Amino acid sequence: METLVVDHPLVAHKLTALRDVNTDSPTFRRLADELVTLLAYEATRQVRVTEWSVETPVAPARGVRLAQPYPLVVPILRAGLGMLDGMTRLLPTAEVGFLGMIRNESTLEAETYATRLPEDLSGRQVYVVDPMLATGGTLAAAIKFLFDRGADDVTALCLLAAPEGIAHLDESFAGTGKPIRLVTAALDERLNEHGYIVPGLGDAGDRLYGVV
Ligand SMILES: O=P(O)(O)OC[C@H]1O[C@H](OP(=O)(O)OP(=O)(O)O)[C@H](O)[C@@H]1O
Ligand SMILES: O=c1cc[nH]c(=O)[nH]1
Ligand SMILES: [Mg+2]
Repeated sequence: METLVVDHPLVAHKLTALRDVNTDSPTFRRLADELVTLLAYEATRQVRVTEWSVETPVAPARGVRLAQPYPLVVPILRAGLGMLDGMTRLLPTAEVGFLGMIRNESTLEAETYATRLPEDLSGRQVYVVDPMLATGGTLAAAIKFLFDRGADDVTALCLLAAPEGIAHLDESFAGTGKPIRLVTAALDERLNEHGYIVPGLGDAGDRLYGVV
């Protein structure tokens, strides 16, 4: 898997505030939204375009526009919803599919409770958004689901990643030959005994939307 940790002072500044236990939900949502826009700029470097010509007020100009089929953005509910608007702001013509997944906090296994995506993802570029890559169980299950539907190019955007999660994804998809990219704002130290990222930011879903 190709991993990019976005090294930028604005990203570091916003991420530090996001981690702060004293940051309230409204501020957390705003920071997550701003961060995903910065990550999306890097994550879409390989977005497919076709040549396109326009007339400027002065002369003809050659350029590009997004190729069809348009990219599909897939937030993993619930916490991934906090990254959706930032992503579609940059890719307004993208379609959006939804995966509802929850990690069982005893077994740390991911369970899927909702799927609402096109049946056929052949030839689609997919951008999966989820703030946290911890054990990697959730993202691995999500990417497998997308590959099973025919997606051939998946980029994951996470605010934070743990080394254990990256290793899990590398093992899960070694030899599939399909490109997988991860773009994250930081690679943290490790997981604790409860499977939480250290130093992390706590439970992203709870911090965005309250405790459920
Ligand atoms: O890498 P993993 O060990 O699988 O953990 C990461 C998952 O945990 C969080 O979701 P959670 O299960 O808390 O659901 P929520 O978004 O509804 O809070 C997070 O948003 C990821 O989806
Ligand atoms: O640190 C973590 C790990 C999984 N899910 C979260 O929300 N936070
Ligand atoms: Mg959660």
